[in-house]
Amino acid sequence: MRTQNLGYPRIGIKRELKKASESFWVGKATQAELLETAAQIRLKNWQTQKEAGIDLIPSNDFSLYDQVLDMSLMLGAIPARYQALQNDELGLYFAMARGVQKDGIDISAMEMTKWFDTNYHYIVPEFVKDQQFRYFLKKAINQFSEAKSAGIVTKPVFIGPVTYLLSGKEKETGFNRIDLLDKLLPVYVEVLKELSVAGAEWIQLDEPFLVMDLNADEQIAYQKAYQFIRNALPKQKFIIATYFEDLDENTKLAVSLPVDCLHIDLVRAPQQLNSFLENPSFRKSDKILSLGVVDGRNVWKNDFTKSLNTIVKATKVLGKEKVWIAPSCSLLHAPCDLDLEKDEETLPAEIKNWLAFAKQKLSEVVTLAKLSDSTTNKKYLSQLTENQLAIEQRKVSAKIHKPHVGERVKSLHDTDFNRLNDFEVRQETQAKALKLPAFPTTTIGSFPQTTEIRQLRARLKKGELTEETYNQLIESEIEKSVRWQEELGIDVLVHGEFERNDMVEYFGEKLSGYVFTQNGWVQSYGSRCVKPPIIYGDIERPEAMTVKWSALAQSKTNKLMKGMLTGPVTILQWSFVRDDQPRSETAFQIGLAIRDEVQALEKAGIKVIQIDEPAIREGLPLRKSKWDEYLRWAVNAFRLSASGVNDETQIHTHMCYSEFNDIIEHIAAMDADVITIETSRSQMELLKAFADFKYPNEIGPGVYDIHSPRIPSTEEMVILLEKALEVIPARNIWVNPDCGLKTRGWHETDEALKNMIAAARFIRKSVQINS
Ligand SMILES: CN1c2c(nc(N)[nH]c2=O)NC[C@@H]1CNc1ccc(C(=O)N[C@@H](CCC(=O)N[C@@H](CCC(=O)N[C@@H](CCC(=O)O)C(=O)O)C(=O)O)C(=O)O)cc1
Ligand SMILES: N[C@@H](CCS)C(=O)O
Ligand SMILES: [Zn+2]
Repeated sequence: MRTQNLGYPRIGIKRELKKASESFWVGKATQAELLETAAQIRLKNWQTQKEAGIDLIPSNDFSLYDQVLDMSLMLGAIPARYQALQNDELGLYFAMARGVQKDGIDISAMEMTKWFDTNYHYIVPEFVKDQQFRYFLKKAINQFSEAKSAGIVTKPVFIGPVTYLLSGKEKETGFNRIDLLDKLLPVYVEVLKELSVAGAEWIQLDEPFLVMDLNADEQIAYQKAYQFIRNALPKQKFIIATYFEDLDENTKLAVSLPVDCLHIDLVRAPQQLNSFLENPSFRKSDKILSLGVVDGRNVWKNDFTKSLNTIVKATKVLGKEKVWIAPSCSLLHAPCDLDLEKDEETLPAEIKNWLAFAKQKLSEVVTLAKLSDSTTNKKYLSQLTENQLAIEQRKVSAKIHKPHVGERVKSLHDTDFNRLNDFEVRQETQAKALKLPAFPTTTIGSFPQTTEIRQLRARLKKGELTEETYNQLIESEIEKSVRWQEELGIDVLVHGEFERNDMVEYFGEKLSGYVFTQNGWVQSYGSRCVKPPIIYGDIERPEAMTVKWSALAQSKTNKLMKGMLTGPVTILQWSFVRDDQPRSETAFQIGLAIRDEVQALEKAGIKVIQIDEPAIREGLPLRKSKWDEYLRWAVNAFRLSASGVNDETQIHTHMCYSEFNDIIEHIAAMDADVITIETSRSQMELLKAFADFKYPNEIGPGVYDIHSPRIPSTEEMVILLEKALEVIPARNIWVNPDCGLKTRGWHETDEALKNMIAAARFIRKSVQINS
């Protein structure tokens, strides 16, 4: 039985790509050095997959920044504002990703958004009415040849044409991006032909949009696209890869497409196997079914017994020749290698034995194939026994269940989910208590996480600093940032989150029921990575998590200091979550822990508390039919965390990378007194949903993009605020950046915030508020 892999993490096992890219961007490394690091990572990845015994190894899954951006460059979909940079391929590439502001050039970056329901962000393709495509970036053929020279004939991987178009955005009115298909397909064919001629036996086209609700035009686009490709390359073998959900009513469409293999995600949607096995056209065809049985989105060891049952079921109907084994999706979303984890304190051996990262998942795929084959299975029986033991041990481990935690969730009442009074009453009470000016200014929480700060934590970990010295140094950073914010004239201060490695991992470390890794990095966007903590058991808050720092920061100023927490849905969404109970149950356990923290902050004198929920939107099921159920528990988990305080205490929430149109009533149902959102990259477009809904509570529409080093001018922020004023009552508007400033340097942060304060002052003077 054949095995395939859909994609492999490209950051390098020690985040080599991150380090090389960041050095290149600041001029500390040459282009040649960056490209050499990238080539080494690719080679190592291919070798790792070969050594694991994977039959079809992907290429073109590597990217210096983002695979969707690579597609835009490959297809020549380069927005007009970058035309002047076309002679410097790498300069152009990073300008599109990050914006550029140097030597008199000032060009904004392209928008970034979440890849389906993952914590991975891609660069959104931009389309205009008269969009032209041409074969521009030759990365796929170059990397195919590179692997071939290393002795590996790979399977080039692309985002399929329909998913590519649907992932993008129209930048002008008067057309639908799906109508660009006719112009796009010839360029796809040109690329695919080149790879075919170069010797690619199989080519993978990722079409995750096939698991989404598709309208008639989109369904027709699928038929048209794949017929066009088939006509142009009659002999080439193609795989269409789907993942993250059930194909459901699109199964018939997918089966009808003239390709040679369909990959389906049987972790997210195990039930869809039957739809294929019972589909007469599929059974009659020569198409291969690639079974995505090994979870590419989580870290739990595969349950071999369960997977083997699935494989046997499929082979009984289709025969072994027509069944392949694979991870459920690209392994981009998994950490690289569990073998790097050596610290028993943060990851005890018992729990480590329940886990598998990308490298281990490759072995799982291969072992499942060997176990499914009567000629090889005997050699692998001991691995099956070992696996069964680990799965059984996890099920019965005393580490997982704390009955009183479950009891507390069960005994919750309606009152636990509601503030004492409605927003209108609270708004008046808070206006009197907080005495804020019109258009109050604030920031989203984090300030630059400089190398110096990160090194302090690294030295603390290594024992080179005592906890006492570390705490003193963090305190002095807080002190400095408080003085600086006072000088800038910010109204609601933050402590800067200097003590946090990450807004989720930090809370994971403080809560029980979690374990952590030392090297379990996963790419979030570009060079930025996260190390999601792992929820293995019931969650509890053994002690206060943030009160010490917030109270200390408040003690250093007479201005308002905002307490800063991450909300239950975001903590859940950005952790690797236990798969032995519903996610909603885990969300409520976290909700209770955060509620306790919110109450403790209030008791310590913190009057404004922000509970970040940037991942609410990302957690939305891909199928609309499942939205209501999710939104009910997600909104309730937030309300549970936020509702235990008095009316005077102002609860903020913050969201970035979210489209709000279709969930606005649920955002309103969260009932935060203030919501700060990311809106600047879309030029306040996202605010429209709030305006149309007549969103009643206060809003801080981000006035500048924090993902780019460019410093926004006062004028451009005034323009954005004026746009906001057209649709939101002046009394409800806050002034703040799009998101936290942890990724920025101090110089640009200082300049940008000065300009932001000037913009707020200008607006205050020019607008009369009628309350
Ligand atoms: C808001 N965002 C977040 C998301 N998901 C999260 N889990 N967290 C988020 O904040 N999803 C959506 C967005 C994505 N945005 C970002 C933004 C920034 C980062 C980021 O900066 N990541 C850092 C890693 C952060 C971290 O864990 N830092 C640790 C360890 C730091 C480290 O590398 N230490 C060095 C030693 C020190 C040195 O020499 O520099 C080492 O271990 O080698 C810490 O601060 O202690 C990144 O560097 O990529 C991510 C997502
Ligand atoms: N409070 C966090 C929110 C990020 S989404 C920060 O400022 O980094
Ligand atoms: Zn944010």
